[in-house]
Amino acid sequence: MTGTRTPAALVLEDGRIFRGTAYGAQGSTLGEVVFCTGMTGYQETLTDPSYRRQIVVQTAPQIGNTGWNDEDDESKRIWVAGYVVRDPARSPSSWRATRSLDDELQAQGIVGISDVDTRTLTRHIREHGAMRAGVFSGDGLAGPDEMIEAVTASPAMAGADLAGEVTTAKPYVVPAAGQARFRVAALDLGIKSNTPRRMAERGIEVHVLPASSTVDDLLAVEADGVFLSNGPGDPQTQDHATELTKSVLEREIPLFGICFGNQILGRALGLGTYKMRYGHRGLNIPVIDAATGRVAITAQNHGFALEGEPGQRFESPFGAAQISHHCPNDDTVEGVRCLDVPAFSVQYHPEAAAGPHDADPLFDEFVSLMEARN
Ligand SMILES: NC(=O)CC[C@H](N)C(=O)O
Repeated sequence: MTGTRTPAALVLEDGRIFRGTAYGAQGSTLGEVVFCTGMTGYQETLTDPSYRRQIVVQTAPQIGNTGWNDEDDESKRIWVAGYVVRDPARSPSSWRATRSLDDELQAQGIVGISDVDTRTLTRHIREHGAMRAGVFSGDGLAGPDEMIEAVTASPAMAGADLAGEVTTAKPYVVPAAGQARFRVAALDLGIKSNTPRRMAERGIEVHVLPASSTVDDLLAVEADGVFLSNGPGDPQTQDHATELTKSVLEREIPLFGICFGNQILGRALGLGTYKMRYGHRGLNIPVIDAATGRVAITAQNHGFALEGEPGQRFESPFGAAQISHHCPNDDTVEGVRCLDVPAFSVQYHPEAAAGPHDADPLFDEFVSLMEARN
């Protein structure tokens, strides 16, 4: 990067403005500003469909050091609405890199900003909460009042129904590695590609279905188990997925959900959801398993959570259930388990792309539920 520096601004809905340099594409973009504390895995973060309509701030000061490669995408495109970094790599280096992060952001039209004091910004979000924001550069840059007006006119994340914008248009199958032992119907609300891969390597043939699939579509797969994926937006908008989940629970088909899937299983069991102040987004978030007391370090990306107390048992329309996992940092619900039907879910990401592999055995637990039923 040489020569002229193009000014850019990150504008928050509360009127705070951070000035910096245009990074990636130039123009303007709107979304909810959230911070991600992962020190690695920016390519997986950018291509995670759960970040739809969010402007992601990376707290790691240097971003882009390993460029962009052809292997680490978690979906077919970058989904973040905007990107905020402090110090972008000027000379990326990796044997796998085929281009720079800056080039890829430009190619995909993602408006970003660099040279922002991301520590101050993150503290601001931590205190005042994730909020609506905009990134403006080039022709998009305007006077403060005009930019703030654009931000405050944009839709909030609470009430946002976004799964339909990221789901697959058509069903597809990810074949099992080797002999197929089980068939799973995976409801795609914004699935990451490593998730079917983790199942496939355990002998599961994964039938990925669009978010709008009906109960009949789901049952037509004749699956041994049902999987509910992660996804963007407010879980309160997911009435359809919640009803589908109820029909799976009624039939006692083994069910496993992650992240958005955890919120949907929770709703099907009668739990409420709420918007967290700033959420959990990172790769080292601790979770306690109520049954064993063991801590797992997990990858997470959520801004909503289920209501409930650590370890709490409750009655649901499908029998007894329990808050199976929680986060010791703030007691947020991190998992639910049905005690009378074969269903469980977690708020974090066992597929760990990127992230630690502590939660990987949850896929084996899903296999055990399917084995027990066969
Ligand atoms: N990664 C996810 O599935 C996120 C779920 C939901 N959109 C939330 O922000 O809480």
